[in-house]
Amino acid sequence: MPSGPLRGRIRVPGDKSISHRSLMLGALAVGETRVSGLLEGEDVLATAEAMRQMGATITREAGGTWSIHGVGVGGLLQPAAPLDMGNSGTSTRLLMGLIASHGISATFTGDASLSKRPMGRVIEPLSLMGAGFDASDGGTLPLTMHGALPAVPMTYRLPVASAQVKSAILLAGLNTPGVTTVIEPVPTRDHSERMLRGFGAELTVDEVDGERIIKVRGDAELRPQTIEVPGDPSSAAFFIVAATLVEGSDLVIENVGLNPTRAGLIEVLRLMGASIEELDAREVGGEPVADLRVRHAPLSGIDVDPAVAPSMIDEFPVLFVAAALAKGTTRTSGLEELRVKESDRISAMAEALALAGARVEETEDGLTIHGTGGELLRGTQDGHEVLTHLDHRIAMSMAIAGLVSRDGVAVDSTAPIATSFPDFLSLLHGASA
Ligand SMILES: O=C(O)C1=C[C@@H](OP(=O)(O)O)[C@@H](O)[C@H](O)C1
Ligand SMILES: C=C(OP(=O)(O)O)C(=O)O
Repeated sequence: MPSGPLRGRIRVPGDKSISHRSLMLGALAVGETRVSGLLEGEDVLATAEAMRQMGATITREAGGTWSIHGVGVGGLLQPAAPLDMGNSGTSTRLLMGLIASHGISATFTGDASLSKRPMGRVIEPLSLMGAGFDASDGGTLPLTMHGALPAVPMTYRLPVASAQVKSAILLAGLNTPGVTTVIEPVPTRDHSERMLRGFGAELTVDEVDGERIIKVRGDAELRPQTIEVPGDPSSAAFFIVAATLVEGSDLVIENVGLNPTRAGLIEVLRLMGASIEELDAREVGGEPVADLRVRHAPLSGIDVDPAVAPSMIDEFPVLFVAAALAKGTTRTSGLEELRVKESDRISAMAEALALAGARVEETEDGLTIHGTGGELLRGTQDGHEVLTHLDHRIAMSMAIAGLVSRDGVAVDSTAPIATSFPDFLSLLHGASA
């Protein structure tokens, strides 16, 4: 069913990447770290539980603030049971980094989606630092790893643009003697670097010939912090696109994190004609933040520069929905990484949008979408449901497509949404009521 306009003011939950990292670094600091605005989604709760299994004391207070008493760098304890990472790639890969330089072993398990995702990208560098892995040849979960004490510092050039791989190595470097160096040819989200510095780690970032060279000194001592987690731009993305597409919308999304390594979607939507205003720009928890005022605007298709991909890597599914309503053709490329997320997001979105009546062509590394020029999509037909493949972003993106379709969009399950945005559906209904 076509939706009414989105109006009023909303607040999206805390940033998932920053939430994971605040729990991990809090668990490594000596003393009490306090975190407000933590995302209480399943992925982040999996990180909290794993850090408890390794010795940290983590509690949620009545007002919603989280308190973490850490064990100190080098102080992680051997978990007595496997670490269940659920659906969360970030939890898995960053925790592998932490364990790599502790003298403990751990088994990682996950759901059917996570158990298909490539872990070789962290196994390889962490093995160079001395960690051992009992894993299948394909390098997927379940797997058991054995940390090295002491681990060996190294210089590693990232072969894939991945903040998770970068962060895993930097976290391993915290308890490694000497200096661990990561060379990042293409910049990815830099929350780890910002937060490691905030906790007092010795970390430097230099730009040389367009590459980022990040060095962290080991045997670090982290000081506990008070952290305010800004709103997640990847969650705000669904509302930015919804308000842009639905006629008559005028929505303010408060407190959205606008770290430049995350803000690519806003840039791309503006190039397509979107009206997105940044109000009250400020800093929260060491990250740039603003309230976003989004008004309906007609969009035009564009060729999306692949260089922008890392700064909006999780936003492509919902950008594809925006493109399906734009005037003309939108072409995306350079998106191979989308094939190894919670689902293969290129083929999942090609299928989902086609099922809802959009004109989409799948290429090896992207989608080409011929938009309706503002006409509503048909929606899914009786007896047909979008397959979300245990992927929260497919479910939420197609819910937005449903708002701009004649017949609505049916999805097979909304359960995956709880991994990153438990209140998504009620917030959406509230804003478009
Ligand atoms: O470091 C992080 O917190 C994340 C990095 C990205 O993954 P990759 O590093 O695999 O690109 C992103 O897709 C994920 O949602 C969160
Ligand atoms: C890719 C994502 O998360 P993760 O890798 O942590 O599962 C995501 O949230 O879109």
